[in-house]
Amino acid sequence: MATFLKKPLKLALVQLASGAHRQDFPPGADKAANLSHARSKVLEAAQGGARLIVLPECFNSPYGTQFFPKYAETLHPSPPSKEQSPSFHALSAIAAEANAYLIGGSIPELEPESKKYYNTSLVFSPSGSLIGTHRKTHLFDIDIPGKIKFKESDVLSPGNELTVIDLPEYGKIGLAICYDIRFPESAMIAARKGAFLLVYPGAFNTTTGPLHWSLLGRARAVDNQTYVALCSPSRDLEATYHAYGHSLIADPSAGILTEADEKETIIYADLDNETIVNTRKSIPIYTQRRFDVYPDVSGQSSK
Ligand SMILES: NC(=O)CCC(=O)C(=O)O
Repeated sequence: MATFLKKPLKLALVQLASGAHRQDFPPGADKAANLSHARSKVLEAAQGGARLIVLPECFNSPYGTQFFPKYAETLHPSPPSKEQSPSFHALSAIAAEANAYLIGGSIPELEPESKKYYNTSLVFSPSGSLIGTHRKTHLFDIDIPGKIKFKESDVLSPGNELTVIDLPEYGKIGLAICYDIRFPESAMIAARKGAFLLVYPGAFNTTTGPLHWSLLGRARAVDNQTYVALCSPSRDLEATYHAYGHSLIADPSAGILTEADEKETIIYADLDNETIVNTRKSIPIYTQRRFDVYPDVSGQSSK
């Protein structure tokens, strides 16, 4: 039997409430409060048996272009000092304390030389070592008249790399952030590289969430016959941006194993290799692809 996932894995998504919008918290204390709250929820997930734990996009700050510069941290050269990146050090310590792999949602990053800002996810091993990073590749620039206008590119720059991370005891995961999920190419490339799971820390909103969140999660699962995890902040109607919530885990047939509502919670699922292999045996699209017919999906080659 082909092995994508070396042994069963309990996955947890922490649908975190961040208190960062509260005017009575100065920003520095606010971030510390969010990091400390994240710690308690990650430890709770580890107590629940999870060996891979995911936090949401912008988990330690409010989500909004006006907030990114204020909350941005410097990650290079790596490892950064505690002053440069309190979140890096907190996440590393939390992963070690939880003795679990930790996908630290995302944080705003400032690259000091270029003075560019990124939306960046940091991944730590159970010993607290950094084992991967992803800079959001597709920026959330949308304008739905009368509903929502958002332009991440006013402040952020896009990352230029796709991310597949090896969790040595388990196998490979594809990692991307929120709006990245709308671009199926990166998911497919991760799956072709052998990922058993595609993870998206994300923060859809109350307009696009009901339209596309679950549909996109299930679509990436059915396209690639991998597990898919979408991890959102909980909804806070006092914040300037109303996150959709509804964190979910889909199986390789696009069935939803578990889905949150909009409140703070932790959801869990047990992942195993057999389910991936059986799904790919039953409907063998994973091996039926015709890359000889479509070697270049950009449409730019003559083929
Ligand atoms: N934070 C984001 O990238 C939001 C993406 C989103 O809401 C969407 O509809 O796409």
